[in-house]
Amino acid sequence: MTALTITTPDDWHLHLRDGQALSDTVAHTARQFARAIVMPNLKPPVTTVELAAAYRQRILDAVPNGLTFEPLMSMYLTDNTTPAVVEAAAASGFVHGFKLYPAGATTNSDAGVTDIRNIRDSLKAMSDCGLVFQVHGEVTDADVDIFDREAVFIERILQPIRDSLPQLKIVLEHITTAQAVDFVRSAGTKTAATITPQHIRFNRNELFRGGLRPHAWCLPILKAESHREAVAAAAISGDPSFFLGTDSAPHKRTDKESDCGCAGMFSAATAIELYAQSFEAAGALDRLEDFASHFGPDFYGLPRNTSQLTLERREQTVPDSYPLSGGEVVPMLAGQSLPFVASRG
Ligand SMILES: NC(=O)N[C@@H](CC(=O)O)C(=O)O
Ligand SMILES: [Zn+2]
Ligand SMILES: [Zn+2]
Repeated sequence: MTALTITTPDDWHLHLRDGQALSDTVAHTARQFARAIVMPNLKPPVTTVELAAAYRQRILDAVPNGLTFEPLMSMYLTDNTTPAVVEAAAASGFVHGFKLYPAGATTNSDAGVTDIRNIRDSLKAMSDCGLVFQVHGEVTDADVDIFDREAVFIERILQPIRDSLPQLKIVLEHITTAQAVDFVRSAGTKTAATITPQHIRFNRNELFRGGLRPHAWCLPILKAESHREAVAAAAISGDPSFFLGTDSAPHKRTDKESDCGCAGMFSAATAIELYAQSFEAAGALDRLEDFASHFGPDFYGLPRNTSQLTLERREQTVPDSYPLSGGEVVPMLAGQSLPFVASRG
């Protein structure tokens, strides 16, 4: 096989940041993806339809000439999100979901939800409106081990929500554990998960390979090999509940190579090639299109893209860094080679 052509993929979990960063980040994604769910964890967070509309326009203004890219907006749930805000979001047509950041769980989650009971009415409204509940699924209790936070969240928080609102569409974002895979598999067609390239490829040894590796630090943290195997198997399984979401999360090199480094891996520039390499290694390249281009829009109730992307079999070396807001960002697999080069056509 010298080239693989697939329906243009979408990224169902992406951080583009804001301001000056947009001129760097948007182009990387628009070269590979037709649409992306854009995460709302800005400072201040995207909590109103007005803020979402303005952010969407700033993203559109940063799309390079000659490329079409549609930002699908997500709004940030707080303790004060009301059902009226949910209804306004649904009426906007460009907001597709609300994101739960348990307060303190991850980057820019300080304004997040402190107690799930505070958003009960909003969740009901989302269920009624058909908006997707997008979940950073980790508890924040200091006494829960960091490697257990996802599994504990599913048991204590997510399963009860699933049981109480059976019509609510839920996406458990960036899954990392066998427990998450099992939960999604058994929870029916209204429950799905996004899977990142790093959680398919790396186990937690990557964090300490020959020394401490700040660029492998992301949340949820990389897990043990048995969990990586479960997540990778889910990605290639052909189960429509599992689809592509890079969680590409750019931070400047200086913010990661620090005594309190930021969590997040940047993968957007070569995202589809990273997935393609992993799928091929698993003998499942024929399943890539469903995972990357079909299952996401089907779950969100959006049409599949009609354009195409070609993966040419040609080696490329991932750059050591890319420009970001006057600094630089170190990408996933910096300096290493990938067997494909993608182009939208
Ligand atoms: N994944 C990460 O490690 N970081 C994300 C936040 C998130 O998705 O949890 C970020 O915004 O930097
Ligand atoms: Zn997250
Ligand atoms: Zn994220």
